[in-house]
Amino acid sequence: MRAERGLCEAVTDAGIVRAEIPGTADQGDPLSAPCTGDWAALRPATPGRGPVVHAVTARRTALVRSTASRSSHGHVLAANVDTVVVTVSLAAALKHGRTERMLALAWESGARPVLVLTKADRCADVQSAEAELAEVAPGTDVLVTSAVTGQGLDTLTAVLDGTVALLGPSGAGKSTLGNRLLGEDRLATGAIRETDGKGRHTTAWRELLPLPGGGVLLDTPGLRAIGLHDAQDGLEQTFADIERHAQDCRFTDCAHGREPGCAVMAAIEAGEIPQRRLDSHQRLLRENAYAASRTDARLRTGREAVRKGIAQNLRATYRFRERQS
Ligand SMILES: Nc1nc2c(ncn2[C@@H]2O[C@H](COP(=O)(O)OP(=O)(O)OP(=O)(O)O)[C@@H](O)[C@H]2O)c(=O)[nH]1
Ligand SMILES: [Zn+2]
Repeated sequence: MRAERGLCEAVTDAGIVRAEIPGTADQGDPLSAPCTGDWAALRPATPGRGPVVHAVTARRTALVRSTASRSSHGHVLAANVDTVVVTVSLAAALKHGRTERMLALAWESGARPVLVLTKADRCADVQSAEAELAEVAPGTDVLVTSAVTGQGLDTLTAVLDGTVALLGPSGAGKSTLGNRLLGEDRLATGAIRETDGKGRHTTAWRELLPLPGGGVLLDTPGLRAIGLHDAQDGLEQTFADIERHAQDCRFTDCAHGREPGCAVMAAIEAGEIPQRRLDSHQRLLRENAYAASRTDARLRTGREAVRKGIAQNLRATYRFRERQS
């Protein structure tokens, strides 16, 4: 459920237990340290020592954030998320670049993003906003919702699958939406935070909350505003429309500027792709290249280590299970 400083909370058949994360569990690589959403094998408590994390199984998906410090690798914020709800408020000016960044992050994780437009009750022209955002998110489901009128909430519940995470700027309505999905007020919303001024860390909150229709809502601090980290594939998916045209450029390394035979510029001139979107794509590619350059070699070897570590962990897990049976 959550992990910090050598300890984690884990859901087991016997209920929630606190388990020790031994120093060896992350093999010196923060990418493989257990985090919210991981499945782990625990060694049962012995007299004088509580349960210990023995192995963490391979992750189906991982939301990774680049850390601010130069020496660090990426940091896994959440594992095994199936659906990422990317929230965009219809009550504020639309910032497409930010939305595209979140979509790239979600795609990169291996989870399926759903673009959820919130606060439809506060928007005069929902239809054109929806059309605009459909262009920003080709290949992604776009849903219009309102926590006030209840619009779109049934549809959203129906499309959510497995472990669900909420991503979006502050004030977009993530907590409000989360509470509607949970059917009770478990997440502190803007209104509440303003009155008690303490924030949600004061209550013993859980980072994995069961959803009434099945699945869980994953709500972990720090997940809400994260930067791109080595999200090459995620960007390709997010800008699939540009990438499709780019295959027809005369030069394979076309920068889509003044090159002759640039199919992307042709598509922009024909009004098929907005110039804003190409600018945003290039800005995010630069941001991603910067994040990748800071960590490059170490991250890649780290990733290899994660893969190897996971394979080793799995073999160890199987041996462990055999011994138990
Ligand atoms: N009119 C209207 N207001 C909403 C809706 N959803 C949320 N709000 C309001 O928007 C404000 C922010 O909502 P939150 O749910 O706290 O937003 P958040 O995304 O969780 O914000 P952070 O926790 O700061 O990231 C609150 O005052 C909510 O009451 C909606 O559908 N319609
Ligand atoms: Zn080109």
